[in-house]
Amino acid sequence: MPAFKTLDDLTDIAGKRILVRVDLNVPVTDGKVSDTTRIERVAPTILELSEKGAKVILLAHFGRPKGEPVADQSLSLIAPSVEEVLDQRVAFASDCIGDAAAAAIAEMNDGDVLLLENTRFHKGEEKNEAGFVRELAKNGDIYVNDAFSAAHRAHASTEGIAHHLPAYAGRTMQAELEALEKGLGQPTRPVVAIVGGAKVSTKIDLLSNLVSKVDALVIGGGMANTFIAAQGIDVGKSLCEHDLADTARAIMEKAKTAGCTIVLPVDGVVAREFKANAENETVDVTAIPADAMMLDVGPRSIELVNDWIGKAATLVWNGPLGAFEIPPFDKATVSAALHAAEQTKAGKLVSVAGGGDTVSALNHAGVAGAFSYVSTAGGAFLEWMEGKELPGVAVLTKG
Ligand SMILES: Nc1ncnc2c1ncn2[C@@H]1O[C@H](COP(=O)(O)OP(=O)(O)O)[C@@H](O)[C@H]1O
Ligand SMILES: O=C(OP(=O)(O)O)[C@H](O)COP(=O)(O)O
Repeated sequence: MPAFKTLDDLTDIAGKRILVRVDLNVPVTDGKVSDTTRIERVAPTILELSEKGAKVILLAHFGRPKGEPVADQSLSLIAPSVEEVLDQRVAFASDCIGDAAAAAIAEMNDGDVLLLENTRFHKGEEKNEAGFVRELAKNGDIYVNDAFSAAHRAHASTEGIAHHLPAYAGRTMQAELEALEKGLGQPTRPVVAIVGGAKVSTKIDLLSNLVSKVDALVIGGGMANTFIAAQGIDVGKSLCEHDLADTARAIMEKAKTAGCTIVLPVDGVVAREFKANAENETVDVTAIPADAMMLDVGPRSIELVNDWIGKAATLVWNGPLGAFEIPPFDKATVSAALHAAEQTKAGKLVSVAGGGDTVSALNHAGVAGAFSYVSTAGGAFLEWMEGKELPGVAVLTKG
């Protein structure tokens, strides 16, 4: 375990302004939070600090608004769910720095909880800009990071600020690292990783290290489309990052050298509209119509994925295999989730899954509780798995 200070080291905090970095980047469908797991996981830290009389000021990001306010990425949309999970009033400030934040903090009583607006509404957040970091730090006496799932980002609210204030790990940060170490510190082989989802450009690089850590890498979701296209196959209008074709090919080469089997879909379910119950058909990946999108992997691919889950002693999974939010494109994800849960229950598999949408998908399949461990983190968990230093964790260990 990294040697950082935890809430156990925080005493006499009544009346202190504690800036708590949480991850409220939760799945939202039709303007409503569709999975509250991330909020539930940070609730113990918030409530503990509040019960001890601290003024708890929440810092978080939501989506990727590129340094400017975007209405549908306002944390005011998430605040009611935070209030509901905490069963406590949560005030909201329309900016995370400046007058709006200062005024809202000035109104706080001991034990109150305040949520500040999306940190990514400022360019300084992702750039970890010194001026912005100072503005954020001005609002607190103490900093607590409970956002393990954002700890792979060296941003102002996850890294920079810890250089300015006494810094502590929250309960979830601590628990996540302990659980991952216990489950995956020395994994039993064969280790199979499933990586899917939509964040292709931010996750593809880490696959390059992952192939030397795992015996098989099963690729699904938008990530698979990028690998399929890299083999010269036309993926039509599928979610695909064509400019990453060289990276995908290099990963496949590296996997060969490392003895890691790459498993790609052989068939897919395609549709012309991204909506629930859109008309769809199952085709070979080599026959995706030019005007269609592959929204799920097909039945033959599901069999392949489930075979690999059957062969695994340890499974790590981030990223749904398809657009699971819109039926029937949830089939592959649900089938793999059920199979992994069965294998785990039978004592044949250690299964660790993570990521905001992945957790939501496992809840959708009704099996999150059957996995050995479910992390709130996706990218951060995979980077941890690669053995990379996570900036948000490293800075907490600097004394
Ligand atoms: N083939 C696909 N086409 C479009 N979107 C997809 C596809 N497969 C998965 N997705 C989307 O990927 C999203 C989750 O990706 P990501 O954010 O990388 O996962 P996580 O939050 O678990 O880390 C889901 O919203 C899902 O709809
Ligand atoms: O949702 C998150 O990561 P995840 O999709 O890897 O689970 C985190 O909130 C980090 O978000 P980011 O990938 O936009 O930095």
